[in-house]
Amino acid sequence: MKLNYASLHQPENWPGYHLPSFDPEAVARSTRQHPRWLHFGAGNIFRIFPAVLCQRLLEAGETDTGVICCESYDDEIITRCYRPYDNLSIAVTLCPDGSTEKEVVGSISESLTLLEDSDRVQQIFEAPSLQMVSFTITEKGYALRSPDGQLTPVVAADMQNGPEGCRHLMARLAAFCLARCHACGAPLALVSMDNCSHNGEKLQNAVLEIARAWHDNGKISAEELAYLEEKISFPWSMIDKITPRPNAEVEKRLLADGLEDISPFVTTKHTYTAAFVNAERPQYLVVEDKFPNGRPALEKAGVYMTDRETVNKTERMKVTTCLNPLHTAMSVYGCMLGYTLICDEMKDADIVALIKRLGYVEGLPVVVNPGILEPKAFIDEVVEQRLPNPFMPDAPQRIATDTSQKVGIRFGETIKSYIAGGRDLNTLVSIPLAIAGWLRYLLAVDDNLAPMEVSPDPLKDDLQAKLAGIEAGKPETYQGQLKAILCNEVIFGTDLTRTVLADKIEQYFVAELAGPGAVRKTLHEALH
Ligand SMILES: NC(=O)c1ccc[n+]([C@@H]2O[C@H](COP(=O)([O-])OP(=O)(O)OC[C@H]3O[C@@H](n4cnc5c(N)ncnc54)[C@H](O)[C@@H]3O)[C@@H](O)[C@H]2O)c1
Ligand SMILES: O=P(O)(O)OC[C@@H](O)[C@@H](O)[C@H](O)[C@H](O)CO
Repeated sequence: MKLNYASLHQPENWPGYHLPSFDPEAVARSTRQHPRWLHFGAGNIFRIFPAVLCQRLLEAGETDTGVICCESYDDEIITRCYRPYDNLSIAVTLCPDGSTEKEVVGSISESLTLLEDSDRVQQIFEAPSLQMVSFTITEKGYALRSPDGQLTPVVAADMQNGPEGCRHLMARLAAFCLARCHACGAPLALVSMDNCSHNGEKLQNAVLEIARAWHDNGKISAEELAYLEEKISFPWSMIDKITPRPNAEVEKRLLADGLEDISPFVTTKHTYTAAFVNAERPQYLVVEDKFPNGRPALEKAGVYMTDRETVNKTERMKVTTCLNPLHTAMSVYGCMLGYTLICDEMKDADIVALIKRLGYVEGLPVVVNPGILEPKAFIDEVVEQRLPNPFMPDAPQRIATDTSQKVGIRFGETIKSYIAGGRDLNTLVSIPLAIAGWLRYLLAVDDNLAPMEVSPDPLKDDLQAKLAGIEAGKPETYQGQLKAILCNEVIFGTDLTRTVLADKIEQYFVAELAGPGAVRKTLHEALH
């Protein structure tokens, strides 16, 4: 059985699957005429969360249009994973009791690549019906600068040359919005759904920094800049649903159902993808209700539509304290200790002690209760139900991807709160352990001193060059190399060498170099 429009005409082929209650082809036709929702970043979370929200709205009769998705980075996702399947996906929910819920997602009405379909993307931006453009493009998708604080060459050239022929996604967005300004002048919401602190502001700053440079360089008029500043909104959001890479065991179940050609693969740009997506059931999406051209009735699909302050508090709660810091800490240690599954790590007393201290003891005191979700209950659900779910094939290696882009948010915000609140940084143990563990992890040698693959990270080469000379198993090779990294405010949000944390991180790091088993020993002794 193939996953495509034709096979949906035979529902008897799909026992046990929830099929769209609408006609995806008809929805695709009406979406082409009246696009309302465009999404950048065709990765896994999009297909099992925002796209499913759209499916819910279609099924409830709350909308008659689907979501159009566009890849600006990894076209192979579109050419190999969307188009051969008529843009349909299978969303598999992995429940803690071992049961699965399977759904064919038919709400993705069109799949585009920015490279090949730029004219179509512009046409969508020009449509007065367009209400929102959302993003799951990873934290690095928004970066205009390299870690030394300098604009990247592509961004510098885009700023110099103006909208015509610009290349960075943030510049392309500014240019598409300007095309909208000229075509219809209607406002629009650009909604980041990435795990960045203040994600809306991050997107806004990136787009407007480019637009202001264009204005300063005489490339756009004051009126054009004013349109971008005043008519484009950048709602903030908090998104939460642990979405592992497509898993071979899940594939086997789908193959047993008779599905064909659904094997997961890794693209040349290192995206782990398949015709299906697997994830846990819990999900939270909290969005600032700032949509100047109207919006889909997302609240009818369970989205919390609220004010910026509430989003900010929930985002701080999840990304800087109650979930993502735990994830990053346990992933770098998990990789070094030989784990390939997060649920297995939850049986390791040292790792559990690390993350519980991180969440409950070090993070919770600086979290403000957002009101709509209770922080202690949120961590309880994470450590008691979500992370230990034995049927979730989530891997520390996935979470360790791009850690350099995340440490400033996942640990740096709490460090800043401690400094701002006059709290004693000496009381922190799990945060310096997590940072020391990440730097030790970058040596690409596990706790048995065997070679270990380090997950992709845009700063990997740069950071490893700074660590040159350090050998795991030989603490004497440490000659202060960490200082050049710990002082980097772009990475950590603070110059850690100006705090007591730098010494503590160095001590843990050197202890973890002592020999085979030194990572485990350091972790255990620091936490018990
Ligand atoms: N997977 C999760 O559990 C989860 C949960 C909540 C939020 N998120 C957010 O969603 C993001 C994507 O997660 P995913 O599961 O879809 O990952 P994925 O690996 O399946 O997809 C990553 C997506 O980001 C795009 N991308 C990568 N680098 C880019 C760049 N430099 N510029 C533009 N686009 C780029 C890829 O092309 C792809 O569309 C995460 O980084 C996170 O911020 C993920
Ligand atoms: O998606 P990233 O790369 O920002 O972070 C990896 C994980 O921590 C993250 O994907 C979580 O699974 C997610 O934030 C849960 O909602």
